[in-house]
Amino acid sequence: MGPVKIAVGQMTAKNDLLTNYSTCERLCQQAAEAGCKLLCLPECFSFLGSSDQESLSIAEPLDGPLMEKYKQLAQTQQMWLSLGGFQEKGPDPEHRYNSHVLVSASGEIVSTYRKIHLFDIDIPGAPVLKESRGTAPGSDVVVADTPFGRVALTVCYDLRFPELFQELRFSKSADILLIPAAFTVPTGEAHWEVLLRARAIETQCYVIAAAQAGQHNEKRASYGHSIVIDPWGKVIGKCEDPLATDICVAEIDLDTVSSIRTRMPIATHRRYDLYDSRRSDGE
Ligand SMILES: O=C(O)CNC(=O)[C@H](CS)NC(=O)CCC(=O)C(=O)O
Repeated sequence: MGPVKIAVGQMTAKNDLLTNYSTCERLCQQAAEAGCKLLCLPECFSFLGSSDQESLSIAEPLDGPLMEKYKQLAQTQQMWLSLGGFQEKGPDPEHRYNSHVLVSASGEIVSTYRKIHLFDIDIPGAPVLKESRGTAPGSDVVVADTPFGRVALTVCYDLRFPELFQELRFSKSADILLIPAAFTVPTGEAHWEVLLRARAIETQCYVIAAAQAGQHNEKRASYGHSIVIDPWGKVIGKCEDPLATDICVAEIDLDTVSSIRTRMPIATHRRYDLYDSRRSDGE
């Protein structure tokens, strides 16, 4: 297959669907001009509300008009889109899903992952967030095959649960981990890059992490620092300005994945018998 160019996007989403769509459209044009096959957009790419009620009120089903616009964008630009966190209409009127949707270059939804770990925290210096108030958790672990490798779909706070990533690599044979986020500033400063590099190293996967950045409203700001990491843990792409609305382009190559895995075969050294009931049958 050889190397493939991908782009990671960074933006400051607001509570305005049209403005955010224009931003995503611009980032997608930039990615297309740079010759990229995939653009990864952060959690809340289409909307970041200033209240739960507001985010709930704009939730739509995946066959609704808003997702339709993004599918058309993918098709127009012939770009695979990782849409890192969409307010999908949920199981009851009080709850949405936080859904990571993968759209192919022909504008079809290939896979949907509904965030399984919800961010209910109270940390000094950060806003108190209780995601479960307005969001219902998903219950599936999701990978999808693409022309550039097998991708794993996750969202933001999932990053803190290494078991999920072990499952994605050793049971579901992922090559590329997509980890879109809207990290808070204090937790991002403390943990963002080190956790992302750890997930890349311990799974021997590429990590592509698109981030919300900067001030969204009076209550909420995000850490930014969108990043691409190779399966050796090396940072291979970062936006020049960690808070700007921009893309960063990087090359991913599945030969690098297999070469690292051959030289350090952790999949065969792993003691599935001692700490995991599941066995890998893929490798
Ligand atoms: O609420 C929304 O509108 C969309 N959802 C989010 O922004 C979510 C839940 S509040 N944010 C995170 O998971 C941040 C995790 C984080 O910062 C960490 O793990 O340190």
